[in-house]
Amino acid sequence: MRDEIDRGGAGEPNSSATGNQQEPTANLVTAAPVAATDADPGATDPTAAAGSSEINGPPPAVGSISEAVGRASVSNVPEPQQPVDGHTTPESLESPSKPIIGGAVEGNDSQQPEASEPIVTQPELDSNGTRGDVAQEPKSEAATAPGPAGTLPLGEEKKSPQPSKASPASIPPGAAGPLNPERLRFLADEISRNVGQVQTEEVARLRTVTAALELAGAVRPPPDAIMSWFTNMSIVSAVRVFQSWRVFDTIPAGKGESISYADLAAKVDTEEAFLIRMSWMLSSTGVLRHIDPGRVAHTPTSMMLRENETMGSMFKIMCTNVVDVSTILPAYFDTYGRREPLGPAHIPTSFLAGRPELEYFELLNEDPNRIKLFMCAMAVAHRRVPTIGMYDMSWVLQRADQDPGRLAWVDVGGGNGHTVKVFREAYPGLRANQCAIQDLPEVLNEAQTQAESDDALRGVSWIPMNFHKDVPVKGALIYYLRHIARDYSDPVFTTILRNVAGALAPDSRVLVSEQLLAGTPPPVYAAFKDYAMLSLGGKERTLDQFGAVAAAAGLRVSGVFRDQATPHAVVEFALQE
Ligand SMILES: C[S@@+](CC[C@H](N)C(=O)[O-])C[C@H]1O[C@@H](n2cnc3c(N)ncnc32)[C@H](O)[C@@H]1O
Repeated sequence: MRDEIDRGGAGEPNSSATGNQQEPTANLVTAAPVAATDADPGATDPTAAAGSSEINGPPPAVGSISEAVGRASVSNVPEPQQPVDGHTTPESLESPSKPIIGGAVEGNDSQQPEASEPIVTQPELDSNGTRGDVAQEPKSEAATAPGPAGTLPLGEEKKSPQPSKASPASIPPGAAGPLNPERLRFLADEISRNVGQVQTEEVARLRTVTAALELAGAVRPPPDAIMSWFTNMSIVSAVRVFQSWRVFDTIPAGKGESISYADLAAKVDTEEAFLIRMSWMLSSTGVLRHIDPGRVAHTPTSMMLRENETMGSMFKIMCTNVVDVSTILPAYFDTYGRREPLGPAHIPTSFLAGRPELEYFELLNEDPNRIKLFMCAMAVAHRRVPTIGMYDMSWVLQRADQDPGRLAWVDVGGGNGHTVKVFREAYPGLRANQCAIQDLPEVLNEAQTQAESDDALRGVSWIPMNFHKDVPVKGALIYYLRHIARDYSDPVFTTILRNVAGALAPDSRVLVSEQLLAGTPPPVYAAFKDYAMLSLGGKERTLDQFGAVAAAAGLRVSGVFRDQATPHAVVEFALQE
């Protein structure tokens, strides 16, 4: 379970609620902990499980790696619909099988007592300059007494479970200070402690990856480190070529199958010797498997790069948004100034496309293939990060049950409904006719077609909207925004939140599900995601930054619910009092 109400528990500096997690040496625990990275692109992607099987064999004896590194010398380390009123169905999507039941509830707050909430305090800086916690335990009477109408007070969520003994919260940050042999030994011990459980415990796997990445970065001499960046670029480059030549689709995918380079070259219309040379970049790095003499086979990684595979789609999106954008970023900043893109238009991706006047999603929607690719990639992104388990749904389910005519769950920017599906499957009490998925009309047209055969989505409402202009369903219990905030700059996200705020009943809550940054350098994958969002004019945020945007939109942070294994969290917002 990942449930956690952030009330000074694990993951926060100077916390006493670290449970039975293993603590690093005393001088290190005082540093602000760094949550583990979901550094492996397949972190929660079940299709990635095969890849992890490469890590096998018995775990090394504790201390064995640290003894080795202890002897190593450390070098310098360097247009929307009208508001949906009552049971009105937007005409464009009207269908008997897709009812809109958006129960407008303005004025019904007399029947819906205001919930008690976790108290949000001003964050304080600890001695490391790191923010302390923000949400305190609700007063015990509020936490134990049901609300006057028999509802659970907001904040009576489950207590944080004890973190796993391998909770990443106890990894202190390496980036906070210069590396030293003690740090290297600590990282090596982390690997030794966790490597035996990488195939069975997600947190152990994350901790191993986090420590191994930092360790590798630390022991690599700077010239090697610099050149290694280009190694990764060359893998990307070779994969792009092989994708365009359909090499991954031509290598047989059956168990134990392989193909000779000669046959493969003939099928993809190139010369055998050149194909062999091109493939070295991928077989040397474990993407393809070379078989002596003269044959090649898939690995779990290369299988994912085939046409129409979700990870292959994600790869293509990243090639545009990260690799191609990197080539024009200097020119972009020369044109727009050395500052954060404000968007929603005039962002690096639209600048790259020669259509700077367009927003990212306008750019996507111009090309049906691109929007399909994006939706496919979203399916990967959605599996790679935690969705359920952070926010306790009990009060939502209870109130939804008490008021079956009211929408309980509005997924704002919900795409093809994959997140609603996850919630409905995890919480069968969340009825389909109390859920709505709102998105751009073009996206919903595609999404509804895809969802027709999906039992979990049958009966949900599909409501076209433009969140930059309006949020058409009023008074639902929850407005859920997952991976929306990070697509936008502060001014743009403030407008979106203000539009959501305009739809709230007094007891409604907004849930923003995103990665939460701290004030210190995050794990590398978290930093990468923030950097990658730059190309869309978006950003990842700290809790303070979320608080500031919320305040400008007429909202306040009413709770923070962190995932224990990754930097992800659900930040809950309520109307300002
Ligand atoms: C990054 S995706 C997130 C999808 C989903 N919430 C998730 O977590 O997987 C952003 C979503 O916002 C939608 N979107 C973009 N611009 C929008 C707008 N102006 N109004 C409504 N939805 C929009 C996109 O179509 C897309 O489905």
